[in-house]
Amino acid sequence: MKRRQPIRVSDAINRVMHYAQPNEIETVQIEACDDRTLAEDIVATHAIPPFPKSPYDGYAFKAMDTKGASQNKHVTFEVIEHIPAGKVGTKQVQTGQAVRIMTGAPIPKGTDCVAMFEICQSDQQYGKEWMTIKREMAPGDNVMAQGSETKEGTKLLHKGTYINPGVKAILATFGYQEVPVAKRPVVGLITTGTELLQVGDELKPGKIRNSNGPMIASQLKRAGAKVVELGSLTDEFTTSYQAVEKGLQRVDMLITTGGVSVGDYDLMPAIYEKLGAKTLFNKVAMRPGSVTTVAVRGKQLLFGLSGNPSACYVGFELFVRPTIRAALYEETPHPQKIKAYLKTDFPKANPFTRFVRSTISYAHGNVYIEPSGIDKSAVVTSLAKANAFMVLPGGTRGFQKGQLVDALLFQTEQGQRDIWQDVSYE
Ligand SMILES: Nc1nc2c(c(=O)[nH]1)N[C@H]1C(S)=C(S)[C@@H](COP(=O)(O)OP(=O)(O)OC[C@H]3O[C@@H](n4cnc5c(N)ncnc54)[C@H](O)[C@@H]3O)O[C@H]1N2
Ligand code: MOO
Ligand SMILES: [Mg+2]
Repeated sequence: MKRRQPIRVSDAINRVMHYAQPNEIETVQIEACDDRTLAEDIVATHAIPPFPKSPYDGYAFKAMDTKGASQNKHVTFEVIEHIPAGKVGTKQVQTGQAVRIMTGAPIPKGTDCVAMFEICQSDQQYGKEWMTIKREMAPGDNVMAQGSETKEGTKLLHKGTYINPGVKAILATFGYQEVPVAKRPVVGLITTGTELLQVGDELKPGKIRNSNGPMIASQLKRAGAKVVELGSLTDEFTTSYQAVEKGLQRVDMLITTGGVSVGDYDLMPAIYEKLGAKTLFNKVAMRPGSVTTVAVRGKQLLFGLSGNPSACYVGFELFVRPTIRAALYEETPHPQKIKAYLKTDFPKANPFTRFVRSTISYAHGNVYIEPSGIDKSAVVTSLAKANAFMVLPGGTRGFQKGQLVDALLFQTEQGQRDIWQDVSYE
């Protein structure tokens, strides 16, 4: 048997990212654009606000008319019109006149300030409406100038921006009933293993339920992909080869779980060979996920993730997720890397870079990290509480409580351009 040559994690990621490609554009109705990413830059097509407007309910008039006004010397205005939000004043306001104006209404012609109701006195006399004020106002007081928030032509959002409620509000402001978004990459998912039962099955001797299938489907959705479930295969070459071959015709990329190591029934390497796919790597200097294998056929990436649940999970977040984020035009497709204080000792040596499934917590302005369960590749129970990977470089001999370590946050929207720049992991 030919010994596999492990490559560095950073090299493995770079090899994969070489094949990552931006996806096509599609438009969706604004109601359906949540969680998508913008396929175009968004530029202000008009000023905000589009007209000078009142931020308060009150009266608009000429500020100079209040010159000399004080507690002892009030000034009285004749109120000539009412302007609710949504209406435009019809009169040119003259000296000594005021307009009753509501929040959001356009500032009427001839006025340059607004006084809130709370500092004005309203009155009806001689069949007319009056307003009295006992303080001076300056031009521009309580006027939201046209374009004071944003000028027309300002670039507000970059292509690749994740659409959150605030982004949606901007899109609505500029009339995007239809929103240009990156098409979700279509990713096929196959689980392999003769031992696998489906979720609803009774447990039988020698068998286990398929947890990688539902887990990866969920990771795919979280990353922004469209999942095509291509079933669960027994470890039999011909049917497995055919399922992979057929699956590839329907998808942008394909994920398989299991069958990538060196066992008698680990069929993926032979399937890739028969497909004529080029293997980018089949061994990575990392734990877990060392057997993660990635191949390409034409433009299609084939991710052979490990069958071991923790290795499968880590392999997805490190190698698959960035390609999906890149397909969605994200400029920072990798998980954000931060420093955190270890909350417990981690005495295990790290012959290879270790990605420990961990929980991040915050207290007193500090970030803390601790393993979220047993640190073993075959373990499934450590994943539920994991919101980060603690990254312990290869060649180290354990870490102590209180030490600062690197952490990759894979559950946040915010990403990073590159996670390997400032440190090299062996
Ligand atoms: N002689 C060697 N043996 C192994 C090596 C090695 O280098 N030399 N590598 C070990 C490492 S590291 C890992 S990780 C595993 C990888 O195994 P495979 O990716 O080939 O996966 P399988 O053999 O199919 O299964 C491994 C394990 O995972 C369970 N499994 C598989 N699929 C699922 C699923 N959908 N849901 C839940 N659990 C699943 C399966 O039952 C096995 O227990 O190989 C080591 N061996
Ligand atoms: O690929 Mo394995 O996950 O290193 O245990
Ligand atoms: Mg195996």
